[in-house]
Parts: sequence; C-alpha cells; structure tokens
Amino acid sequence: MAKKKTTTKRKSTKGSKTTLKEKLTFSRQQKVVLGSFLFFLGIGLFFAFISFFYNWKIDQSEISQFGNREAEVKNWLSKFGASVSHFFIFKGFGISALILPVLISLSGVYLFFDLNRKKLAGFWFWGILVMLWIAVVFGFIEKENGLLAGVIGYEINDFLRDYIGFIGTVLVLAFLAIVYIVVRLQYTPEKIAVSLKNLEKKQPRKKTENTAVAEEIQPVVEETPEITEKNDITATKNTELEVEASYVPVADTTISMAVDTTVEQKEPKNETDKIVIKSETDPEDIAMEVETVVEEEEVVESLSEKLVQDFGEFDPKLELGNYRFPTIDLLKDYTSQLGGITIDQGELEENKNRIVETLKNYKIEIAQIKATVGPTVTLYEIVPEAGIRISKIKNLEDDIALSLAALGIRIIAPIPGKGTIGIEVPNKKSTIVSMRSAISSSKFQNAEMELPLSLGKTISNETFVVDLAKMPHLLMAGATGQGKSVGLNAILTSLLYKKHPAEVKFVLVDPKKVELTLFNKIERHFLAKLPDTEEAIITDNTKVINTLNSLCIEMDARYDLLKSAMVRNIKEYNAKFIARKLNPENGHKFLPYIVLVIDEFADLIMTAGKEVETPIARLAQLARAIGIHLIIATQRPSVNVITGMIKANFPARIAFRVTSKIDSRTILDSGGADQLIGRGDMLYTQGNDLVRIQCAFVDTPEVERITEYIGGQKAYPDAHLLPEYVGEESGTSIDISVSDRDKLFAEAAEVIVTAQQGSASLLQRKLKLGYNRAGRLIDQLEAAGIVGPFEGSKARQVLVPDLTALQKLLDEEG
Ligand SMILES: Nc1ncnc2c1ncn2[C@@H]1O[C@H](COP(=O)(O)OP(=O)(O)OP(=O)(O)O)[C@@H](O)[C@H]1O
Repeated sequence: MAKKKTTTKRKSTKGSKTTLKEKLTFSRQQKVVLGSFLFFLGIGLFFAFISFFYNWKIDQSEISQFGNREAEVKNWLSKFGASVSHFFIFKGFGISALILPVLISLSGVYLFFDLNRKKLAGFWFWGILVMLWIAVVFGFIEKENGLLAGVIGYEINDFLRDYIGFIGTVLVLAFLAIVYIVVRLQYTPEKIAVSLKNLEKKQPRKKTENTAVAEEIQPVVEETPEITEKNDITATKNTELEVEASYVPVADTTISMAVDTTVEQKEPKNETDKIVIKSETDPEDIAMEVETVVEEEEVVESLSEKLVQDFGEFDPKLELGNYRFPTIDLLKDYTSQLGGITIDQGELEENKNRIVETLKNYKIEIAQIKATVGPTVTLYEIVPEAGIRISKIKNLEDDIALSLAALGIRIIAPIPGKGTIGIEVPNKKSTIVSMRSAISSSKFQNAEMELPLSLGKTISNETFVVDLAKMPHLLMAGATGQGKSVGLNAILTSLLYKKHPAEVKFVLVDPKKVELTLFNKIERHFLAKLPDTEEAIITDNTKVINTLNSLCIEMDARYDLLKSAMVRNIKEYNAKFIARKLNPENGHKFLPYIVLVIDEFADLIMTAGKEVETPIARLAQLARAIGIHLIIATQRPSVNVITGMIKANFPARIAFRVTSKIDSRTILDSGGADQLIGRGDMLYTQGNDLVRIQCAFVDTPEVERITEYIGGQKAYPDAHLLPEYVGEESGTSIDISVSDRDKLFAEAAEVIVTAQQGSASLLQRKLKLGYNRAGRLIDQLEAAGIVGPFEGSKARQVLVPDLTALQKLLDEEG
C-alpha cells in the first residue's frame, strides 16, 4: 500500500531576518525619543536609589503593597522608586547598583546623539563587572550590612568563601582589580611608575624649591653665557614651565637663562623629552631639569582599532542608508489563487499499480513502495525484494519508462545514499512554485550565504537554496520555452531580495533585447557598465567583448588589492576593509560582488567565437576568489557552444528540458534532462548528484514591480563603473595600403554604405564573418575614408552617402 506523505505547507516566516534587522535599527526620531527616555529614567533611578538609603527602613513594609494607593512611601520616586531600588539594591548589587542609573543615562546620551554603540557596549560590560566586584567586596568586608553588598554580593562572596576560603577570595578579588586596571584603564606597571614619579617631583616643588637641582644646573648656566642672548626665555616667578623645543611664555619678570647646547642637542631626539625650567626670586637660582619620559604607551593597539572605536566599523551601505529591500507582497501569491499541492489518491494508486505490474513483468518483486508528492512530479521510492540486483533495474530503465508510457519519467537507480530505487512520474496537475513562497521560506530568509539563490522546490517540497559564491559559476541550458528566462529572473530576484545595492552588481548581457530589459530601472542601484556607455544592459555582441575584457582588468586589479591586503578572497578582504584595516588612500575600497549574466550564450559564441571564449574561460578559472561570478544561459547546449574549456570551469549546472539525450549529456554529463516535462522542471548539479527541482516562477509583472520599487528609491549617481577597456576597434590613424585589403573589402563597403551604419556586427551578420575579420574590415574602411573613426558605444559614421559615390571613390583609388 502506498504510503501517503501529506505535505505540510510551510508557513512563511515573512522576512524574518530583515524584519529583525529593521527592528534593531531605529530611525533618528526613535533614537532621540528613546535616548531622552533612558536619560531621564537614569536620573530618576539615581534619585530613587539615593533616597532608598535613607528611607528603606520606613518603606520596607510598604513595598509589598504596591497595588494599594493609600500606602505612603517616603522614597523620592514613591512606590516605583522604592520597589525598583529594593530590587536592585537590596536584592541585587547593594550600593554598587548606583552605577546602573549612570549606565542607563549614558545609554540615553549615546542614543540621543547617535554615538558609537560599541563604546557604549564597553561601558555596560565593564560597568556590570565593576558593579559585581564592588558588591562582592562589600559582601566580603561588610557582611553585616546587607544594603552595601546586596543579595548578589553577599551570595557570591559566600560561595567564594565556601569554595576557596578567605585567602582565595582576597586573591581573586585582587586579581580582578588588576585585570580591570590593566585591561580597562590601560595602566601598566611602567605607566604607574612614571605617574608616581611625576607626582613625587611636583609635590616638593610647590613647597620649597629644590636647591640641589638648582645647584647642579647652575654651573652649566654660568659656563655658556654667550647663548644667553639667543635663548631668552622668560618665566613667571615661582612658576614651572614645560618647554618643548623653544617656547616663550609671557612673563612678569624677565629672567635670562642660558641653555646648554648639550641640552639643546638632546632635546629633539625624543619628542617626549621635556625641559623643566624653574625660576626663583633670584634669577641666578634657576633650576632646570631635563626629564626623559618613557615612550608614550599606546592606548589603542592599532590605528584600525582606534578608527573603529572612534567612527565605528565602515558601513558600505551608508550611502544608501535608507534603502528599503523589496517587500514580499510585490510577488504574487499563486498558492492562495491556484491552491497548493493536491494529492490525488486515485492517481497515486493507479501509478503505483502500474509500477508494480511493470516491474513484475521484468521479474522484479517489490518489498515496499513509498510516494513523495512534489510540485510537478511524484517520486515513487521502491525497495526491491532481497536478492534483486539494482543494476538489473538500471538496465531496464528504458523498458520500464516505456511500459509506464508517461512523458517525463526518470528512473534513479539507486537513489544516492539510500539504496532504494526512485521512479519520478509527473503529476497530472502540476503546481506552480511561486517565487513568493521560495523567497519567504525560512531556509532562504535565514540563509547565511554570500549570494543566496532560491531556485525552487525539490521533489520533497523543500525550498532549494544554494550559494552562487560557492558554485562559483553557473551554466544553464534548456530548449526554448522551457523556463530558462524565468529561471534567470528567479536568480536575479533572489539576489535583489537579499542583497543591498552596495554588495552586489550585475553585468547583464541580453542579445534577445527583451528578457532582461526590465532590470534597466535598477541601473543606478545594481547594474555595472563600461564608462561612456549609455545602456547598462548589453545587447550588442561586440560590446560584450569589451565588457568581458574590462571584467578581466577588474579581476586583475582586485587580485592586486587582495595581494596588498594579504588576504585570500573577497570575503576576508571586505571584512578587513570594514574593520578599517585597509587604507582607502592606498586604493582600497569595499568590493561588491559582480554577477555576470549572459543570456543566449550560443549566439555570442557563434558571432564572436574565441574572442569571448578566452576572457570567459579566464574569468571562470580565476574570478571566484575576487567575487566575480558568471551565469551563462544557452538554448543550444551543443559541444561547440559549451566547449570543454567552459565546461571544466562551470561545475554547477542547471538543465531545463532539452530535446535530445545528447544535449542532456553535454550539459549534465548524463541523461535525464530530455525526460523533464518543461515549464520550469529542471535538474541541478554541482558536480555530483542530480537534484530535480521545480523552478520558482516569477512573472514579468512581478519583476517589473520589484524593479520599480527599487528604482523608485534614492540611487547612486551612476551605474557601477567597470574599468575602461580600449578595444581593438579604437585604433586610429590607420594606414592600410590598397593591396593589403581583405578580399571582401568591396562587398563590406557596399553593405556598410547601403545600411548607412558603420558597425562590425553588421558585417559579421551579413557576410557571415568572425569578429576579428569584421573588425579588420572596418579598420580598412576607415583607412579608405568610407567610415568615420571609432566613437565609443555609437556605430561609426558612414562618410559615403550612396553606392554611386562609393563606386566613384573606389574607381578613383583603383
Ligand atoms: N517555473 C515555472 N513554473 C511554471 N511555469 C513556467 C515556469 N517557467 C516557465 N514557465 C512557463 O513557460 C513559459 C516559457 O518560459 P521562459 O520564457 O522562461 O522560457 P525560455 O526557456 O526562456 O524560452 P526562450 O529561450 O524562448 O526565451 C513561461 O511563459 C511560463 O508560462
């Protein structure tokens, strides 16, 4: 009996991650309001705590009567003050609880002025530790007075005394005090010694002058009288001066002092060297002392930490700080309209019987059969009777499929890791997997991935989420009309729902000119383009070559940055940049991921051949570490399109339905894609197992709504600019002799003049040439004065108005 697996509809955890994030980030107004609240709360608590120390005895009996409005309480904040104070002081930390209102008010100030929250967290961390420490110390020395230590202090002390005894407790407390002084206050023994020394020196001077020092210095002063005029230093009577280099303070009495040259030489050696000059009533008794201070202690370990402390971590999203991610309701809810997966008991039974019977014909007995109903297909998992070899079933694959006589049957013998045999039979009524359900699934929302893609649902109805960054490049193939474009849209939509414009940029190549145009609206948010080009979405195949080469330049530049930052990949690089460990002045910048999408790759390879294959192979081989990922889609998965070089570098592949087993082999290295049922039914592999997935469906109006939503928001001034690539086309002042001209020169000239359009791609199409040859022809036409010079993204100007004029020009030359 077929075991029925009821499908549990996954409740959408609608944007759980983003909403949590949103909850934690306050608007400016919220911060001001919350900040003021906390500030006043802190002050209120402070007063309540103070008054608790005077009134706690009187109030004690009233605390329990919180609900009784008649009960009179002496605390300055009345019943609330008395209760809260009782809780924090008596039951909590004792006198040290006074730190708490200070911390709360401080938090208020930080929020109000929107200061660095990390610093605040530091205050809380150390504040609570100090609170505990003081509580325990009071618990230790003032056991009798519960108000000083609080219950917590008392109990911790008791605990320590029980386990490590009197001496142990003293040692632990002393150790913690040292930790605080060294770690928090950044005091080291050297620093303390220097401070003490300074203190010692300052004190006696205030009372009587240190004559001994004065005497010591005096001879030097007398010995070098000639410098006296030069170094006229004036000082106030009985005042101490600290001079760094030469310093002339205003004075009541002018005192001449000669500074020994030896002293002067010594002075600039160390910036912290100070000359202490003291003046006395008698100008002869000037005391001078040269003090060498130990090199100043670094307060913060490194510059980056200091920068982070002062300014917080670098936020790449700051420029579009108010960017709102697209909301889930921009996507259509197909499930509520068309219903979710329905299980047709009759259909299941019928299929089961046919499978059992068919296998029986081949003498394969079944011990158990289990059905898993997916959105488009149902998987019948079969456990054969003991003794039946799986290879037998595998060999009979085609016969079984034939006997079951249904389109789209796929036999998986055995199911990897299970030892059972799977037979996938299409459902009579397939269910659309909406992009909405794929996006709102918890698996996607909670995905901790760099570039998460929600591709659709597996046969067991689980949302299938993969990381493009791990793939690291994706090859998609499928015959026309089988769901490739929808698949590409699903991929791009996934990224739009998860990534901020600062984090990812798309380079879109769309020779069909219709599929990806919708993304034009988000050009200044998410697209990257070559400088000086008008349209970010590339529809002209010749421009693809420039873009690919430009991406190679970007790749090399990024590798240089990674090298100088001494990191291995973009993730580490960006983490280091965010932590302000990389100086933007040295060319470092936050690197967004770049996703290159090429629709209709076959078309591109046909027209440009090697010229695109080489940069693509280079990018595919090297770009994974620096965050450039390729998604290539093609209708024709033939070997001359998907060459060995490309295949080797694209381990992740998606196959929609293809027309032949050969095509399936080309794309997946195995059959199966020819047995799919179309409409988004696909197989995914990342080098090992094949997973059958129903691709999430996202319709054009949905994509339009999303791009409009994003496009309507504040954007960057321009699309992300890729490095400039000066292609072959830009060659100027070419001098090509008539004899060196291509055989097709005259024909090419006619094509160009007739069409009045000076483009290499036109020649490629009309004369069926490779890109290189067409490019060379254009150069020759330029040299002959038939077309104008290279003009960036625009086609070259045609300088000859008609064929007659052309004929005349050629005759003249000839
Ligand atoms: N995941 C899906 N779920 C349901 N229906 C789908 C799905 N994907 C595609 N379809 C259906 O198939 C039709 C064709 O899909 P799509 O335009 O993506 O095909 P294509 O392979 O890109 O074709 P072409 O190569 O000609 O552009 C869609 O209009 C839609 O009706």
